[in-house]
Amino acid sequence: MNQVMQQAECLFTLQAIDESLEQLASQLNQQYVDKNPVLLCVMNGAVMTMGHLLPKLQFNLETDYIHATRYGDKTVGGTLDWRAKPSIELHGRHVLLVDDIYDEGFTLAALREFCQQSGAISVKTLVLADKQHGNKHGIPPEYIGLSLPNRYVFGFGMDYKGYLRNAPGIFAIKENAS
Ligand SMILES: O=P(O)(O)OC[C@H]1O[C@H](OP(=O)(O)OP(=O)(O)O)[C@H](O)[C@@H]1O
Ligand code: HPA
Repeated sequence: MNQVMQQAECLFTLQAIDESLEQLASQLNQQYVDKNPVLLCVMNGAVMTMGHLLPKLQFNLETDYIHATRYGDKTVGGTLDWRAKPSIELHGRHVLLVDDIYDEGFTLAALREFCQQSGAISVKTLVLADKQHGNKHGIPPEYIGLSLPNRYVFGFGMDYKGYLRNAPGIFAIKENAS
């Protein structure tokens, strides 16, 4: 892991991420006034995005988490494995799913469907980063912070084989490592 970190390329610094979250927060601060939404943190990757976004939000909200994973400790996605459903009642609520990355889109598509089936009034999704490629599924996130190249990334909550979620920024692994 030390070698992966040393050879990685920093794509976004903590400061750049913070600036992006400020912009997302200012959109949310206009759009969620008086809506009393539930913000769902998509575990585990979104923990940093959620944690840094929350103090920038100025409207009444509740938080909970939802956990479904399709990568596990791998760098290629598989079938979605449900781990935890929210305990807050979503029926009649505005729901905002907060995730770290929109890659192929299967995870957010399934989570969006779950929230809709649970009777949410509205379901929107926010991602810190969108990976640029042509293999996307589901409705694109309504709120997107950063644009990423089509490379495996880690840091700011995102893992490489279960590690490096604590890396201070968003980093791309060296091209021929996997
Ligand atoms: O758009 P997709 O191709 O579906 O991929 C995006 C999802 O993959 C990652 O989760 P992961 O399954 O790695 O679990 P983790 O959050 O615990 O790392 C990430 O946090 C997103 O939720
Ligand atoms: O590039 C990625 N990095 C970390 N987690 C991910 N989940 C989907 N794509 C990625």
